[in-house]
Amino acid sequence: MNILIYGIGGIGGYFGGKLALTDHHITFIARGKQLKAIQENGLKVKSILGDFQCTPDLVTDDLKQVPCPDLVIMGVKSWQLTSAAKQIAPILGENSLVLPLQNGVDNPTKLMEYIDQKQVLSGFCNLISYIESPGVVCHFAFKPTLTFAELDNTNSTRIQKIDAVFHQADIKSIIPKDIHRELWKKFLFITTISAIGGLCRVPIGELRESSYINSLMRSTAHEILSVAKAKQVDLRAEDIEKVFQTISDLDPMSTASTQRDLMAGKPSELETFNGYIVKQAKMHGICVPVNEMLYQCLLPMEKKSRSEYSK
Ligand SMILES: NC(=O)C1=CN([C@@H]2O[C@H](COP(=O)(O)OP(=O)(O)OC[C@H]3O[C@@H](n4cnc5c(N)ncnc54)[C@H](OP(=O)(O)O)[C@@H]3O)[C@@H](O)[C@H]2O)C=CC1
Ligand SMILES: CC(C)(CO)C(=O)C(=O)O
Repeated sequence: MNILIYGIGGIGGYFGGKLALTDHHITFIARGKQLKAIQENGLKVKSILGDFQCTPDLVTDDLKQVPCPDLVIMGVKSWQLTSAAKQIAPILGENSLVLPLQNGVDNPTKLMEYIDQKQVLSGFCNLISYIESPGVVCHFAFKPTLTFAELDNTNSTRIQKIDAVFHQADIKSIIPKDIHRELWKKFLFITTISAIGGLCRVPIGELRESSYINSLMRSTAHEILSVAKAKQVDLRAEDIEKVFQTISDLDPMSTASTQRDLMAGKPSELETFNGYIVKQAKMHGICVPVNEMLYQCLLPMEKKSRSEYSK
């Protein structure tokens, strides 16, 4: 298979790196210092499961050099996805498939602005990884898993073929019965902790010690559930209990990636998380005061980091 990994950061670097160890033809789209370092020395992945070094078949920022891909894995942030979709659309063939792995529930919709719905899959991943330095990606927590499916959940031949490739690359993959439910379960977790963590600027241990903050997190989660219900997504009250069990089991020093971006003054996924809930709630005539408060309080800082990023 010709596989293109678009964006070689925390997740693109880990999963792209594993794929580059197989016999499949692997292309990395990277830019800046990351591109230069990988072109010169390959990619090093430091992982709690064992470090490895890989050299993809092609590393470039020029899509004109890239062979028509059978599969594109999107490794950019959710707010970079629409522009990435526009870039790759011209090189896709009729049978090319595009798999987004971003957190959030509207990533396939963003892709469909430029890519035919029939070519878009849905997915997400679990691991904690980041760019340690140019050419070096560090996976430091969770056993990496990649959950993916067709948008209509059929276990198609093309899904099975991709799954076989993931197995060859020693990537633990899951094809769920209902991808939308699984995506929303992760979204419920990440959206419940990220903005509140970014606003309070302390790790989960200190957030969960405060009964006031705990109850704010509970309200955030219940509002997300009400939006999911209005959208007829199968998210349940018991999923909230599981989220709070996970929160209480987390290492006290844990922070989510969006919280870390907010705290570092970098552009974050605020818009994809609480921003999405606020907008969907408005469309469905639902009140989400806690999500609205988190979103509006963090928005000025988000706008500032965006304007600095685009300079
Ligand atoms: N990291 C993690 O542990 C996890 C992340 N996720 C989700 O995965 C998604 C990606 O996160 P993460 O891997 O941390 O993000 P990173 O910022 O580490 O990686 C994204 C990479 O894509 C690059 N990129 C963006 N646009 C382009 C472009 N046009 N051309 C070439 N390269 C480009 C970025 O470069 P540049 O820096 O120059 O913009 C960056 O290197 C997010 O939705 C996140 O929520 C989910 C689970 C875990
Ligand atoms: C919570 C976690 C680490 C799970 O993969 C994640 O998705 C993130 O920090 O963005």
